[in-house]
Amino acid sequence: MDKASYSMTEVGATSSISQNKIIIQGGEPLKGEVVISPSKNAVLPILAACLLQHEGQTVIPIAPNLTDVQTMISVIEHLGLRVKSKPPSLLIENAGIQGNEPPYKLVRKMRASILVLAPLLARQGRAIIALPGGCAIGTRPIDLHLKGLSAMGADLQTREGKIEAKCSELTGAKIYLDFPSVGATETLMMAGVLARGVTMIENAALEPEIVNLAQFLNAMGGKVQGAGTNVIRIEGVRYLRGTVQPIIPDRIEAGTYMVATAITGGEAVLRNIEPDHLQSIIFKLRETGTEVECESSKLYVKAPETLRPIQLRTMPYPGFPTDMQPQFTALLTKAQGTSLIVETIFENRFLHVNELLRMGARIQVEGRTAVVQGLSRLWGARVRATDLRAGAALVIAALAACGKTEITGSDHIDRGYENMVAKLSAMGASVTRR
Ligand SMILES: CC(=O)N[C@H]1[C@@H](OP(=O)(O)OP(=O)(O)OC[C@H]2O[C@@H](n3ccc(=O)[nH]c3=O)[C@H](O)[C@@H]2O)O[C@H](CO)[C@@H](O)[C@@H]1O
Ligand SMILES: C=C(OP(=O)(O)O)C(=O)O
Repeated sequence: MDKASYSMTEVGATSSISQNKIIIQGGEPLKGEVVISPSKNAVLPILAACLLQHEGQTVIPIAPNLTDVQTMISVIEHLGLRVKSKPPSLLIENAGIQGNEPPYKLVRKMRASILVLAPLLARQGRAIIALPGGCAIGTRPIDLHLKGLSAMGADLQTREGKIEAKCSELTGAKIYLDFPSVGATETLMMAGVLARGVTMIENAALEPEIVNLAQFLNAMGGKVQGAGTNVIRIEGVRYLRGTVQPIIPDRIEAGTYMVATAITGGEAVLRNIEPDHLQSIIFKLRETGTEVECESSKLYVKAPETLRPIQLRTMPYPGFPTDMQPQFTALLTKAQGTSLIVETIFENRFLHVNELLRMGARIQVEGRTAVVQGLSRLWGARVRATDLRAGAALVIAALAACGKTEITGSDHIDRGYENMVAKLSAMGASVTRR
């Protein structure tokens, strides 16, 4: 991956983040190349896990410049860590944690802030953190994080919207997760790595971001086995040191550009991808007739003459990711027939549908199922991104729509897409920010 290109994108991203509206003139097929950024969902827990290291510096050679990453950096800085260089290359020094309560103004911005709870408990024996609460896509409780920590000896009280956690020492335990929660698996891995004895997480999440976190914990001196399978075994150690940790490519960003290419009748090459992580997305895209070929870290995608309708069900990894459901909903409005989408992970993740309807889509939602009638003639409209992937779906629909679309709430998009306007423009789209 070309490091220089990230320095350029950083400048672009920083200047565009303050502008809140994305304007797209639809109808241009996406052509050319796009470099996929490192994964948001991998770098966030790794930054939180820097709280665990007793000495030394951690280097993340390339991190994405996203508002969520900036928020997590602010959280760990507030807790005493020094982040000595900013994206794309991060150098994090832990010369001692200060305090145990990240400020609410940061925590409320991002659900992933909850990931500092376990490291604070492990290192400080005490943590106070505001409940991340519900957000647009569902209620998103954290009961599995808390049940696991409690089994490891933490005393947890919820008062006035805050979790107050303390322990004299975390001890290893056998924990069965009722659902393979990504966040709960990450919390318990971070708790287990410095706990006394052995922690077993059963029905653990299998996501590639879990494996990336395990690589980091092990490179720091931890003993984590089985990440990427549904049983993770962690033998507690007493001491962790800084290291160098590469971040995996963002599979959801890659999927988003694949779908954007398919809906616009385009043809593109994605660089810096990990094909293994994209299998379900590639499989479902091929079912629509889209051509997809991979060659090591490069992926070629070509839109078909006509898109075929498909059936889709979101599932934990390696199933089809919920974070790609809104983008596929947009894509399937253009298929030649009726598609069925079932969202099984979040109970309220069809908020993009109302906005797509304003653009001419024909979609009916009944509970967790959306019926998408194809061959819609999409037209430009004023629409609002209600969350990150809803925003991505609107961008995708706008690229294929007739006329101009104005998307407000683009700060949601900046949480997870590095320099999206510049990347799409370089592929021939007519996109600006205002
Ligand atoms: C920063 C990050 O990595 N975010 C990802 C992570 O979120 P996150 O880690 O929050 O997602 P989880 O896997 O924990 O959540 C999945 C489901 O489990 C439920 N649940 C979760 C925890 C808990 O204690 N109790 C409980 O009931 C949630 O409400 C949801 O219905 O995985 C999601 C599912 O792939 C992705 O959509 C998010 O992009
Ligand atoms: C839901 C997402 O992120 P988060 O868990 O940070 O809200 C996402 O990345 O689509």
